[in-house]
Amino acid sequence: MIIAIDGPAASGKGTLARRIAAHWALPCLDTGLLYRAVARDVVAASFRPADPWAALAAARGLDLAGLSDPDLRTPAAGDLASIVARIPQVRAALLSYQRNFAAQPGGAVLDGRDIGTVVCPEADVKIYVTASAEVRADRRLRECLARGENVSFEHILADILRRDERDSSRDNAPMRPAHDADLLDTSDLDIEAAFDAAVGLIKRKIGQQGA
Ligand SMILES: Nc1ncnc2c1ncn2[C@@H]1O[C@H](COP(=O)(O)OP(=O)(O)OP(=O)(O)O)[C@@H](O)[C@H]1O
Ligand SMILES: Nc1ccn([C@@H]2O[C@H](COP(=O)(O)O)[C@@H](O)[C@H]2O)c(=O)n1
Repeated sequence: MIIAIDGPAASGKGTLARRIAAHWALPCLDTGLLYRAVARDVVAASFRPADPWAALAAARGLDLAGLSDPDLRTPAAGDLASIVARIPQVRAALLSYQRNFAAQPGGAVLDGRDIGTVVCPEADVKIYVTASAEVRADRRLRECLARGENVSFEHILADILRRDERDSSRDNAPMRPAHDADLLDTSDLDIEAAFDAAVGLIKRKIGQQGA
């Protein structure tokens, strides 16, 4: 079973993807980490993140062992990631890894922006997770403060809105729900309630396929 989870920044995709993967004992890939790591490597090599040649070289040479770097989780790393993610050659270079991950026997859960539309258009289940920008900023703020980062709500909200705009306006694989995705607005749902709602959607979808 392949489960595609997409949605805007800090909507809770990753949290849901990990919970769903654990529930169905499936491997899970946070595809945003790939773009974050490419951006980190471009900047570390002293190039601009928008430099297509440097970004393509970084994508081709990506060390997948380096994805657990906690620095990749910061808002600054997400902002840089959304710049390299606009480069079509970078997206193409990361595609086969994501598709191979999804093609594992038994399936997988992947979360990102274009999983249901481009990476796994044949996914068995597609969920597009949303929440209002203010709710997302509040969640991200709490997460950053817990990590000891010195950030403001206004700064995080601006970062989220900028990233949403970049991700949804790019020509190549823009962020948007697949035509056959189920929408899940978690603005008024805590993590547990969002998980329960997602499990309900998945069971309904699997039931429909089996019928
Ligand atoms: N339904 C929810 N209610 C409250 N907090 C939530 C909920 N879902 C996720 N969170 C919290 O919100 C923050 C963002 O969640 P998460 O990292 O899963 O989002 P994301 O969409 O994967 O983010 P990004 O796109 O930036 O990687 C985390 O601190 C997470 O614990
Ligand atoms: N499938 C994807 C996943 C991510 N991106 C880009 O990476 C940025 C960081 O992603 P997070 O999920 O970790 O927030 C994101 O803003 C996108 O620009 C992508 O394009 N496609």
